[in-house]
Amino acid sequence: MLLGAIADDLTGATDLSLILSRAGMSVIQVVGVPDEGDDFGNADAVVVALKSRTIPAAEAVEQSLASARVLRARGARQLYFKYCSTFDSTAEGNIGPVTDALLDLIGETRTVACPAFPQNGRTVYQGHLFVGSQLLSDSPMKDHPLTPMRDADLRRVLAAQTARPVDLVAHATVAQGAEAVAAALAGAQGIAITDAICNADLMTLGKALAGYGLVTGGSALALGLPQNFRAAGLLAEDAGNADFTAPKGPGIMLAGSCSAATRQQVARAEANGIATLALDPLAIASGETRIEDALAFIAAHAGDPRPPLLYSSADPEAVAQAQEKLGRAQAGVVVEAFLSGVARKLAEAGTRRFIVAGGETSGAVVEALEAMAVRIGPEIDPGVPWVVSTDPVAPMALALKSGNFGCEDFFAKAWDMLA
Ligand SMILES: Nc1ncnc2c1ncn2[C@@H]1O[C@H](COP(=O)(O)OP(=O)(O)OP(=O)(O)O)[C@@H](O)[C@H]1O
Ligand SMILES: O=C(O)[C@@H](O)C(=O)CO
Repeated sequence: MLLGAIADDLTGATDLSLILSRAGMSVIQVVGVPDEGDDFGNADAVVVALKSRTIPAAEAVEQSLASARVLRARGARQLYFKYCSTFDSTAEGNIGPVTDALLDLIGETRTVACPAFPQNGRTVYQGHLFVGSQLLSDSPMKDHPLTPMRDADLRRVLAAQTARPVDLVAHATVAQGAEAVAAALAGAQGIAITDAICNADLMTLGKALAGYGLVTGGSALALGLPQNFRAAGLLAEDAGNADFTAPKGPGIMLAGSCSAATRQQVARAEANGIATLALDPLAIASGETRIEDALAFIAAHAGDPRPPLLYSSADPEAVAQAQEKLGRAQAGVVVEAFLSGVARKLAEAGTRRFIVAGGETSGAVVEALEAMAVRIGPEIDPGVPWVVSTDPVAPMALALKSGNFGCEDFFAKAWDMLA
């Protein structure tokens, strides 16, 4: 193993796995803290998918450290802590504490933090995170159900989460190339936010980070890392990934993401003739809408050319209403339990193809499906691959979409790729 990665949610993990796989590393993704004896199948990179973005910081630290210990014991030369390209954190924040703990574990004092993912519109300039042309704090991320992001100044956001100094390597330095970045990093203190506005910047940063025991960021910071292993003679030109064959069987689409992108994609799915069922957290909580009702709806659409889409995706006002009545965390739990309950029942009855929107939602669904390890398949849209679970008896094809990712036609496009 060359690279050992820990992702704080499941869609983030598949996003990172896709980037590594496209850069020619063989990748296996495991769900939850791995055991030392787990079979990683000689993968160049192992990506551990946790569900640690919004849990208490102490638990996020414990799970990340336990994962890192296994990855290091199995030979990982570099650790990667993957969080969201929109730097999603609760008010308490887990990015700082996990980064601190991983640095302590490996006995290093410096690393970088770079959530930039230019291909999906996330750029960092002067330490400020942009989503498209908007500052993070002006973007729809300000209304996220679990991690509303109201400050775009990453130095300030991170400084509130770590006792280490937070520094900046600004774009003027990044533009000068890897040597200039390496020199700036050597002089920087603690955790350095690194500017990046295009993939070339990320390649520069990747090169400068060759000797670092820990790298932290979104997925795109990984673009430049495989080349370091190649330059050191540790990685073949294209280690390649096994061919992807989607298991046969019925499918389902489930959306718990309330992002602006997902809501548009749901509307487009409806317009594309996909049968949709809207779910209201309050109706679920009161028992008015039951899992059996959803299963009956799905059964009634068994003959449709594309499978139905169940969604709880709602606009910020509706989310606020549900949260007011149920509590922020509980509203999420209610929806996640419902969608994962539906998924479990469907899998028991033979459904083998799942398209899921939302990181927390995907985490809950995949846990219910007990898909403990996946291999990376073809890209649907930037950051979103099809993956197939490694279960030899009942493998499942999964498309796990980060809330903000995917083209407007995502649901139809993902399904049609399997046709
Ligand atoms: N109508 C709703 N009201 C309140 N909460 C909701 C509603 N629908 C979904 N949720 C909850 O909102 C959260 C959405 O988070 P999730 O990570 O699934 O999506 P996302 O944040 O858009 O995706 P990503 O993390 O990949 O960017 C989940 O916990 C989900 O259960
Ligand atoms: O980095 C991103 O935006 C995604 O991989 C993600 O983590 C969404 O939850």
